[in-house]
Amino acid sequence: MRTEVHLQFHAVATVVVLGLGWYFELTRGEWALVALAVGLVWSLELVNTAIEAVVNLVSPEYHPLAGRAKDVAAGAVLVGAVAALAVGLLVFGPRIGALLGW
Ligand SMILES: Nc1ncnc2c1ncn2[C@@H]1O[C@H](COP(=O)(O)OP(=O)(O)OP(=O)(O)O)[C@@H](O)[C@H]1O
Repeated sequence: MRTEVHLQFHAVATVVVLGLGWYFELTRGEWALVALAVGLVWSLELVNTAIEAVVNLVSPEYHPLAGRAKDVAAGAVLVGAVAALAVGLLVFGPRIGALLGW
């Protein structure tokens, strides 16, 4: 957490999402979806950070496979983040829209 900016961002985003969930009084099912989405992104980001550390350890010099490993790990985070965004839009979108009078 102290060294990884991405993890610090996830910590702030998690607090915001939990605050929104409390404010909008999510149902039990919606909380389950939000918990899964938040946990998915956290775990993928932690695995990505671990893979980056291992790659830097074993291949500090340039190597195509080192680059591929980092890119694929970053891609996994991106896929999880898009899924979490979809959950966020489906759960919070209509509520925020109603709040803003859309
Ligand atoms: N040892 C290496 N050999 C080849 N390509 C590398 C190597 N290290 C990094 N790269 C390439 O540079 C990109 C950025 O690498 P970097 O280590 O900064 O990862 P990052 O995902 O940007 O890290 P962070 O999450 O800390 O910002 C990688 O996605 C990869 O394409």
